[in-house]
Amino acid sequence: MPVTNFSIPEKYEYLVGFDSYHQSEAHPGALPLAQNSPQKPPLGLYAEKLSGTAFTAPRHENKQTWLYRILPSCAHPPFEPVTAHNEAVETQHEKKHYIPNQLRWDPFDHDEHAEHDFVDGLKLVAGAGDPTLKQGIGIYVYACGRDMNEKEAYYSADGDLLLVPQEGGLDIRTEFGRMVVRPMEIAVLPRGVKYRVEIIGDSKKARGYALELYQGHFQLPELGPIGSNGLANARDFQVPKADFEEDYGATAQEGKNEWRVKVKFNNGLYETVQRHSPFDVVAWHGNYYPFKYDLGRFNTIGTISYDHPDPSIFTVLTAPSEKVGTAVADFVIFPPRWLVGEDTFRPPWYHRNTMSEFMGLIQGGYDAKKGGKGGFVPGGASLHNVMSGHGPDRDSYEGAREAELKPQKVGEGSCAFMFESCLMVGVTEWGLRRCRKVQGGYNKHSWEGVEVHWKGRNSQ
Ligand SMILES: O=C(O)Cc1cc(O)ccc1O
Ligand SMILES: [Fe+2]
Repeated sequence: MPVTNFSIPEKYEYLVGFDSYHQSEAHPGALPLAQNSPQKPPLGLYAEKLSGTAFTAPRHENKQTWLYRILPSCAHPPFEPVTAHNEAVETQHEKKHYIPNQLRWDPFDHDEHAEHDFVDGLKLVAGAGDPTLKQGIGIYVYACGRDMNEKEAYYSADGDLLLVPQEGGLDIRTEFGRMVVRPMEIAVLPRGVKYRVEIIGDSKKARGYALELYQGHFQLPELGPIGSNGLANARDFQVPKADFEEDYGATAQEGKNEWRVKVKFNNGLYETVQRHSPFDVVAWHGNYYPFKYDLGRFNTIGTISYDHPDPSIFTVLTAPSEKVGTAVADFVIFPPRWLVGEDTFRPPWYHRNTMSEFMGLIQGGYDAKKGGKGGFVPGGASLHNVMSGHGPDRDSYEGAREAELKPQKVGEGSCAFMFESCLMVGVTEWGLRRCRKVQGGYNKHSWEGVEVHWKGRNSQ
């Protein structure tokens, strides 16, 4: 069994299950019995519905939650645009570069001077589509060095955020309750859910990756002939329990209750200052909620005979497009695993893919790529866009070609991941230039030296 974060004591308790109908009450009697919107909801609370799909979405896709809260979300003055310079917003509006070249990035900088909180620390590296059409994705890295202000909350109207911490744990207070998300864990913060992020530990340094999904929601992949268990199992997903604070003023003038709520709306940032805490949900029930998952719980499946299977076998979560079997975003991991394939080239094969592949490394190394300076290292990334050829670098190829094929554990202490998309992604100006992490000579170092093993027509 791999070492999981679950062996480390956690601050919070969770509900468990993926796509389950859940309910949670932080105060007894806060949930109405057998109805959603009584004339007077229990305990003087307001009932508020949060829809994650159209009211009329088919039953198996329908997502909504009823929140029972001290004041409704709409009790706020109008949102105003945030005018201060903000990298998170700036990167959204940069021209995107569509290039066939393979790209690799050195580890992205930490927020050394503690200038950014989680929201300000997000930078769009690459993306496709448009949140106004509810189509496409945004691929981010983040680096933050300070907590969000005590009385601040954020939500995105643009999509669901899949969070992949790489260094530094995050303590996330959501409207639904609290959750801790550490490296080797992931979280999903659905569209519209308000949250506030604190960095765990004294070093106050956190870095990671994120994917914003402008369309649909993540689901577990089909298991087909694998059967009814395997890959990410539903019971290992954890959902916050209701948790609320009482912080509200009777009038807008009561300055001591100044809560700033920020929203990303069509990739612009807006804010309002309201008289009550957005974290005032006393109880909730529904199937639209934030959740987390420990990647150490992944039940990895692979060949026990020959040949290297498609990496789709490592899919944790998938967000389908309208085309069956074709994802707008797959979240795929490469965890420690046994390789036993006989007469098999065991690392990834050379390939060109109609899907785009953005990869990151949470920890350790990756079996097809050199680590070390100028290689594929934790906190860095690579992008192999639509039909850009890639595969093992020369040394990895030669090593694997000659390797003795005894059972071998690869990736001990490692975890790479991939955001794979059917969309061609464009790289932002920040991603290509301003971050100054793009490695020169990625092709040269990886593939220029690949050897000719063909001995010539006449010697075969
Ligand atoms: O390119 C990569 O490194 C990711 C990848 C891994 C694998 O095992 C097979 C195909 C693939 O794209
Ligand atoms: Fe690939």
